[in-house]
Amino acid sequence: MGQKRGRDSKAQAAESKKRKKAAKSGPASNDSDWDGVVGLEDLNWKEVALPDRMEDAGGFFGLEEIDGVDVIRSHGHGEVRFKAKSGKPKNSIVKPPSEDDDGAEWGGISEGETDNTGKTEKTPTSADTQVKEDKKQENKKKQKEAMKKEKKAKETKTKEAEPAQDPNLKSSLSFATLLEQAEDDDGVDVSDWDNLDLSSELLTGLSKMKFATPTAVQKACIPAILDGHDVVGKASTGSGKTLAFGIPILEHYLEKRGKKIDQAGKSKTAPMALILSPTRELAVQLGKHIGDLVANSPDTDARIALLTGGLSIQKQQRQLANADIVVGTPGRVWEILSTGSGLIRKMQSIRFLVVDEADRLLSEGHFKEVEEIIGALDRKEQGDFPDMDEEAQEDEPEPNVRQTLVFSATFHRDLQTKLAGKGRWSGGDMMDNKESMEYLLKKLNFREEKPRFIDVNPVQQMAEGLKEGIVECPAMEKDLYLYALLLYHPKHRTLVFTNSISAVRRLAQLLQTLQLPALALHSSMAQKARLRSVERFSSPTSDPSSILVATDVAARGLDIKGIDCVIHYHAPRAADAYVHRSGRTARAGAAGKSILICAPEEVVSVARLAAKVHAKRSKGDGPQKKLPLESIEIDRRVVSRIRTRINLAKKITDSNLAKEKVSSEDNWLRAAADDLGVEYDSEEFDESEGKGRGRGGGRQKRDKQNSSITKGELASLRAELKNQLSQRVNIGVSERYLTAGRIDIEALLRGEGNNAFLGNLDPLNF
Ligand SMILES: Nc1ncnc2c1ncn2[C@@H]1O[C@H](COP(=O)(O)OP(=O)(O)OP(=O)(O)O)[C@@H](O)[C@H]1O
Repeated sequence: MGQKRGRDSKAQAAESKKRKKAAKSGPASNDSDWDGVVGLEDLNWKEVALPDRMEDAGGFFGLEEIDGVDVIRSHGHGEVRFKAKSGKPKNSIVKPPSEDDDGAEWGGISEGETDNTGKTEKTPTSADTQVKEDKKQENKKKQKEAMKKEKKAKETKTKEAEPAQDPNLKSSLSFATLLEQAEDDDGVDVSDWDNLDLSSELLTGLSKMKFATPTAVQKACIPAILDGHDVVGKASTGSGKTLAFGIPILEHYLEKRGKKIDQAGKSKTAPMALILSPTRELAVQLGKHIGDLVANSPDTDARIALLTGGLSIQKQQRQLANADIVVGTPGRVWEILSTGSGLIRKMQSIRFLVVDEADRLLSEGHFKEVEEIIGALDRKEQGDFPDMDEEAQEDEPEPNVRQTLVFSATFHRDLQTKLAGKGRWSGGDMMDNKESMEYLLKKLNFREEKPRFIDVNPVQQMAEGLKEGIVECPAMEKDLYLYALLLYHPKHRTLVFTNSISAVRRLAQLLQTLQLPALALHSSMAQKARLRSVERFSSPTSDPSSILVATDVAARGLDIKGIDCVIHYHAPRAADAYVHRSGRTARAGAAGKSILICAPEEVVSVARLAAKVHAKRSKGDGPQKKLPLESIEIDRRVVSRIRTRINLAKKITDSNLAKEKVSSEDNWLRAAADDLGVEYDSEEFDESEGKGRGRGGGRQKRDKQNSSITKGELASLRAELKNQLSQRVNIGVSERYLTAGRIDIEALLRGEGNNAFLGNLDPLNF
């Protein structure tokens, strides 16, 4: 996309110092009224501490406050600014200079750099090729230098940190290992990225992240995006789509950052990219993934604002004021844009609009807010833009510079057929049939008439390393089979999908009762608890047997390292859900398993679903592969031996859940009776309820029965279960087997094999 920056780090540092000085000397105004006056972002906000019981009160946590300020309104355009109260020095209310502030300083560019917006395209000449080659060499040199510098700094740090050595210690053991480790941290060879013509900064970042080779989708999409094209990218789950759009956005940031500083050293332009995601967790992850590359790339300080529901709006509004890249869910993004002042105008100048998990975002239910956002971005408005100074307004890009990038592993049937254009593609990846783009064109207002359609895996949607299996069982015994599967897979990080929130609640508790490390994730949980579940499940230090029981809120995009197994407790309702759920494992070239637990009445729909997902594969030219869903047989002895455990655990869980439910219903009725000023008698109420037996009467009765289990009964159930769990599941083991040496007791004591079982057990072979 344009020329690369010729940056001189010394000049940059001097420039940065100058700007810091200018920034410290206050706003660039001579008006004495404005002396000591600061903006919203300069204030030293403090987080409001909330009592624990309020920690999850949706939207409240993250509130911030500031003391000792007077509010100043400018007469011109109603702008609100702040000043320290009389008698207080200015520095009592402004942010203290911190490393972060340093990070907010812009790197600047050397003189003579051209502002190439990629508007003009020219045919490459041999001179161009030479220039490109030179640039590549230069980039490589810079990257090596940057890495050397960092290594040296690390070594000096290590030396400085070296404690006075104990003369009794052998020097050979001292710091050699540490230095070796530091060397390991220095990164990998990234020459495979050479053809993508990336900056030395990002190459260093990729090297440090140990991404030696671009993935197929990155190889195909990055050049097209850097060349200024709109791109519709389709590639299987876990194939690196985030950086396929993240890298070009950061390249653009690096190219433009020098233009974003005013005389006072403040950022004056608007964000350059808006990335929309269907779920909050995915938005957090996208921000983190791109943020990791920023953090690993020298001289790259792109600021990322995260706009998702459930967190403080005020804080997000302030983050947005300084952001280069905005990542968010459509609901919250629209809420902030539509209620803010001048924000829509500001966002209209974004250079990239990314619609991740596009088929989901463009489907009914989500599209309304996406449509509002796109409509607002494209709306022509007259009038002043209060958040920007005049110079910045002059800098506003011309209309239609926005590149639209649409990504997913699947596209809805309608969309897919349209995008597939019935196989009529010219040049392999260019959409030929204008009609086929109708749907997206209408909604997304692409910059180009023909966006590049890049389908990296036209035949196989599922990840290469994925193994798919199916377990058939009676509908009422799914708990039993799920537990058996988990016992067969000890030390496997497993994600269990269900179709309802109540099933998530029940299963997570059931598994916990069975002493398995299970966590829950669903959309009715408070945002903080949702993030906590994902964090706990994904933490490298968490139990390697961790289980996350979730609704489809976890189906899309979540990139959690080391998920070995995905279990569909309920069959997914649509083929795309199956692809995305299963895609949480076998990511980035790793292996993984996806297992459907299927009741007889679900078999037809599951078979249809599998046929859809694998349709192209079975039609392919290559040798016919056997049916992708392998049938898994579970040893009947295992099922019958664990039945007692499951029955006990179910009784305990049902009783706990019913107690919670009855007590919350009881509280509600008591409060309603209080409001009405009448006496509440639960028994009397139950009797009158019982008269009109309508729907749900049976369930209510069951809940009542379950909740009426006494504490003593519950304690004895728990004791019985504990006893059961303390023993291994005996599979065909008797005294005779033990003495005949059928069991390697020594091996069991060493913790080898599957500790859950005692006796000869055929492996699952899956
Ligand atoms: N070039 C690369 N080399 C090695 N690993 C990579 C590379 N690019 C990305 N990854 C890793 O691959 C994993 C999957 O990437 P990402 O989340 O972008 O996949 P995705 O295609 O968006 O998946 P999904 O469709 O499920 O959202 C991440 O852990 C990421 O760190």
